[in-house]
Amino acid sequence: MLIAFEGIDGAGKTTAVPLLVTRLVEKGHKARALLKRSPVVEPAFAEEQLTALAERLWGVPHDSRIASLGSAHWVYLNAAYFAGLRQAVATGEEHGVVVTDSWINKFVARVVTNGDLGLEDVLGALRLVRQPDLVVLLDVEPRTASARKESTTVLERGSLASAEDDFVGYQAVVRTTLLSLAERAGWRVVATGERTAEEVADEVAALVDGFLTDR
Ligand SMILES: Nc1ncnc2c1ncn2[C@@H]1O[C@H](COP(=O)(O)OP(=O)(O)OP(=O)(O)O)[C@@H](O)[C@H]1O
Ligand SMILES: Cc1cn([C@H]2C[C@H](O)[C@@H](COP(=O)(O)O)O2)c(=O)[nH]c1=O
Repeated sequence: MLIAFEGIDGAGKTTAVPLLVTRLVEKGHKARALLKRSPVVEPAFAEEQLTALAERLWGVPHDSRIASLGSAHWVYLNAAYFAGLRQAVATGEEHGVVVTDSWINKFVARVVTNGDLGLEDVLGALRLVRQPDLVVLLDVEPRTASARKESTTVLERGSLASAEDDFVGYQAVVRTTLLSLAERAGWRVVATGERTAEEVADEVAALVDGFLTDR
């Protein structure tokens, strides 16, 4: 069982993972965290292969000429990573509920903002990447997310999409795409607003507990 958070940069996804795992365990579920960039999975071969891909995705310096490879390169590299990670999580079902800080959808919302690939083409290219059993979109105003973050990277400011280098403006576009994906795919949307991370986790734990009980 895979449960994933989505949301713009600074939505609180990484913070929410351990808070949700703790609450699920308290409610009697077997649950563990899986951080997107650290693919701790079995067997060792799968972990080695995915770790090598994670290094190519997130280990490159922030000032790298990412655009020189074109958006399609990043779509297929992300697809290779998430398809393998999804399969490895499905194979290890005995671990119970696996909670991850992000799936491929934030990347989708980002890459279509570049303007060279359309949403339908990107979704078509990702058709073979199985989605999580439940996606929870943590929805937040980009200004609130900006105030939370100590620093932002060039990618988070959308410098691939425009020369403006503007975190709030870029994340507003990414947020709109994520909300439309949520409606289309039936994700749960949790508005984080000015609530604390603990309050957000309480609401998510209640909805996940209901989801697990109904299955
Ligand atoms: N509900 C909340 N209220 C206030 N601050 C929060 C809340 N949730 C998270 N934060 C803080 O906001 C910052 C960003 O949170 P976090 O790293 O969890 O976001 P993220 O969605 O994982 O971001 P990214 O995609 O950029 O990695 C952190 O400093 C975190 O402590
Ligand atoms: C074209 C394009 C590529 N990326 C790359 C950069 C990162 O390696 C990954 C995604 O990173 P994230 O922090 O998980 O979102 O893909 C990108 O992020 N945006 C792009 O437009």
